Amino acid sequence: MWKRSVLINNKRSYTKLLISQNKLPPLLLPFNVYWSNPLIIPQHSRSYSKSYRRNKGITKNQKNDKPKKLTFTIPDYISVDKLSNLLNCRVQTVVKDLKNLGFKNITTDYIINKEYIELILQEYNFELPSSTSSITSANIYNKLKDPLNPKLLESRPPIVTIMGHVDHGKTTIIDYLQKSSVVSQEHGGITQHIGAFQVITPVSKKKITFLDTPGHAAFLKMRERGANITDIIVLVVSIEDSIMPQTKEAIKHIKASGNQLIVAITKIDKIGNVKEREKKIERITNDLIANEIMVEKIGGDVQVIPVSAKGGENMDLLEESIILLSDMMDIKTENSKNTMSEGFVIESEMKSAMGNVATILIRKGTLDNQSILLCGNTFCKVRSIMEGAEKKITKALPSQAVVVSGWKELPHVGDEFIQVKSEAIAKKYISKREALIEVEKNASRVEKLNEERYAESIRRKESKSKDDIDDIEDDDATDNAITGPKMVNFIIKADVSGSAEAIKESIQDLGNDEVQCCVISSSVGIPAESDLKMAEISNSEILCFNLENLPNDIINNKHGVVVKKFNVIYKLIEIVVETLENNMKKIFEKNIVATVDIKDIFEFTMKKKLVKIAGCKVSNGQITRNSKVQVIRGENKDVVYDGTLSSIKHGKDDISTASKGRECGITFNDNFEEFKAGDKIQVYEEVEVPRHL
Ligand SMILES: Nc1nc2c(ncn2[C@@H]2O[C@H](COP(=O)(O)OP(=O)(O)OP(=O)(O)O)[C@@H](O)[C@H]2O)c(=O)[nH]1
Repeated sequence: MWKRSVLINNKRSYTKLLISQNKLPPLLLPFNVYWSNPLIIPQHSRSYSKSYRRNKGITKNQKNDKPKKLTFTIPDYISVDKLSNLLNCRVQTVVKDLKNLGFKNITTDYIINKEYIELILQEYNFELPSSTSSITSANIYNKLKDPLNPKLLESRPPIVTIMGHVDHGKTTIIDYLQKSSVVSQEHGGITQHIGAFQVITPVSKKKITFLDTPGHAAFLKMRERGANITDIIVLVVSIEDSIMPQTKEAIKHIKASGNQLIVAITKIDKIGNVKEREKKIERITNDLIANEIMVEKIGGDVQVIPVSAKGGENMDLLEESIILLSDMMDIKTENSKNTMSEGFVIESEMKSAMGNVATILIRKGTLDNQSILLCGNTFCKVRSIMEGAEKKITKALPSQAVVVSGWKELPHVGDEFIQVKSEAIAKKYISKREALIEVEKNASRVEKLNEERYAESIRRKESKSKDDIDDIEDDDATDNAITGPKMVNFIIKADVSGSAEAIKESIQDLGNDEVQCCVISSSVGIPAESDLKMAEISNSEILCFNLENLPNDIINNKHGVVVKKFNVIYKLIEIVVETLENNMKKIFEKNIVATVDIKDIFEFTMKKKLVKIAGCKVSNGQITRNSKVQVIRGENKDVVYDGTLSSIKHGKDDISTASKGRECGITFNDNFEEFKAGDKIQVYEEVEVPRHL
């Protein structure tokens, strides 16, 4: 939508300056960038808009410096057409202004999202309410989080993820750590697999939380979402293989995450010869340097520790290195009596005895039974907290991974949870988030719709030029896009997907050069609020097929959307065809209802002005004062006037009608006086001609 090239072509010095300085405002990024990274939209757009306007010298409403009050609620989406109504402006003016702002591919039915509506309203000098559009489904819960209180910070154990190439020995390291842990020795066995486990180091007796292999998956998922679950990464490299493709992949993630790193060179017991072993370690270290890992050898801070997870050689050193590094990192979190806990979901599953359970990793605060946790579109009233699969505990501390039951629905792996004060707050925020998700879903549908409409307009433009129609004068596709067949939009809702698909297939190609059927979406189920909103912004009718008991508030919805019900597919097609035909340009035929002969011309002076009157005789039918007429001349039946009558007179009197055989004097509107004796007046009615596809 926003194209750098367009702005450059328009020779806007400000934008060019930004481009040259690589400071193009986020506002001028492609639309999809905002949705993939919604956090960057709002803070920037308004201030950029202001500076953009300043630099651009937009003059709109300059005389009136005081911003205008908004008299309407800013919708989530609006078409350019409807926006122009709200702005009380000609649609073409709005289209032009949007183009000047850098929008491309604008049509009158182009749909603009709330963020851009706000921007445009600013351009039109409207006072905007305090923005809510910076809130997205991804960040809506942030405002429930309390900021960290530095006075309440205390150390927490480091959270460590182990990464590396397949078969390089990750699991063996984890197994060793679990077996050697003071905790597992105390409880006589390995802590059962829950995606994360905590060890107490044999030497310093400090805690480390390790994310197990699924933790690796969770790590990547969370990285995708910009969250950082881990403090330290241990990169495992086999002494036999050195750096392999997955090691490189892991290095890429490590660099992107900014996490601290320790490299463990494993399987050293496999190289018995000490010299050869040292040579191999040297080679791996050089390979790490070649991959831009700042190892201690070259003055960096990444420790490289050769270990044998099988024999246990140097494993204590690895653990103590992690402790040393975490001490240096001074890993702290808030954990007071009143701290609300926060963290991430590592795993979730449905267990027959316990219902929905999730393994969560606590990053902040202490988790208690009965706490309310909000996570994604679900929440949990903590029923039980388990350390591993068997040990019930009543509290879980920061950096601890525990299994929690009591979830209404399964939370998603990688989602962040936060503790809230009550179920009511959780429910309230979930419904707010769900509404935002709907808006965001619509955003991608809107984007698709805009793209489709533009593509369609281009296609039509091309076919027009093929037909050598050269009346397209504007070189900008934007303006051409306003012409072309009228798109008549439908949203299909059916009982089953087979029907929805069949209906779509049957109607989507209906149309001709003038009107075209456009299926915005087809899906199963009773129309939801989002369907109604989508129908409203896209001017669609909703076609319901085989949907019984449609609620009244859907049929008579507040959006004014037409919702039609069908049980027979051919009836539905018939109605779609009828709707398309009703949207075709109206054509009228002239039906002659009377003929009048002009016999003579009379001239009178009225109010010092010479007036010509046609002296006529009605040869058939009846002429009335409101009649539409054509004045016909000669053998060729040339139409010398097409319009309406100004007066019919009989003698000096005005009369309203004159029937067959009657003589009368006639004057015409539009100051038409070029009639001659011998001309014929044809009185006609306009009859609408039925249009068909
Ligand atoms: N001799 C020796 N063998 C090891 C050592 N570490 C791992 N192995 C062996 O190497 C093989 C692969 O080890 P895993 O721990 O399964 O490797 P992994 O990286 O977890 O493998 P994936 O989970 O498939 O990615 C197994 O046969 C291990 O017994 C070690 O320190 N010494």
